[in-house]
Amino acid sequence: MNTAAGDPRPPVGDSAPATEGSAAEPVTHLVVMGVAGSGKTTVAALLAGRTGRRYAEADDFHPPANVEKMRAGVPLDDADRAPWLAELRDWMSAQTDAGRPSVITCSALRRRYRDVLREARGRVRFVHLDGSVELLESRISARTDHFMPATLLASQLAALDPLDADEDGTRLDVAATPDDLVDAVVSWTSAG
Ligand SMILES: Nc1ncnc2c1ncn2[C@@H]1O[C@H](COP(=O)(O)OP(=O)(O)OP(=O)(O)O)[C@@H](O)[C@H]1O
Ligand SMILES: O=C(O)[C@H](O)[C@@H](O)[C@H](O)[C@H](O)CO
Repeated sequence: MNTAAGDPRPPVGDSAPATEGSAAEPVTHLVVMGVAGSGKTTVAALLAGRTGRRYAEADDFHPPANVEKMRAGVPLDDADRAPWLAELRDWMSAQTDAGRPSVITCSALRRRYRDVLREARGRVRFVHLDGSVELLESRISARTDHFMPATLLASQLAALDPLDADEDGTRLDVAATPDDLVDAVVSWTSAG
């Protein structure tokens, strides 16, 4: 990936200790997924702080054209998302190679997008932050510091494929507090 100066994306490899990676315990990557405004950044950042996992924000991996498209109120399509998903997958693979578990935010709306992320080396697990349309609308509308307009929520919900039973993931209701959501993720991961 490109790590040119000014690139906000975290570099591969830092001083955090490698804690996973044996054959018995593969390096795990938690993908905090869901539609815009579901709380991915809030929960993932808190989780990274609590667990020491490397953290990446998928919005930082979007090419500028994608961000401009969303800012203009136009939903991304599969072609827009393909290189972005591949970069996220490759970032997780590189973390695995460095022995570093991670947590990333990524809308990962469609099953086929998650299939790309699952191609990463290591174990990729999904935490779907879900909630009522009313709650999501109120949270996304209250936000003033983000490029994503509230009008795109409907397209995000239309694109969303909930986790299938065969996927390694869990669904959490975002009516809970961020702390309680992080507790729930930690319990879920501890249970294997
Ligand atoms: N569990 C929660 N309880 C109350 N407010 C929350 C909770 N989670 C997030 N929020 C608030 O909701 C708004 C949306 O959260 P956040 O930006 O983390 O969502 P997101 O899924 O990362 O959005 P996007 O995909 O658009 O970047 C923020 O203002 C955040 O402070
Ligand atoms: O797949 C997508 O359409 C995008 O990832 C969006 O979900 C936004 O980047 C994100 O939600 C930030 O608002």
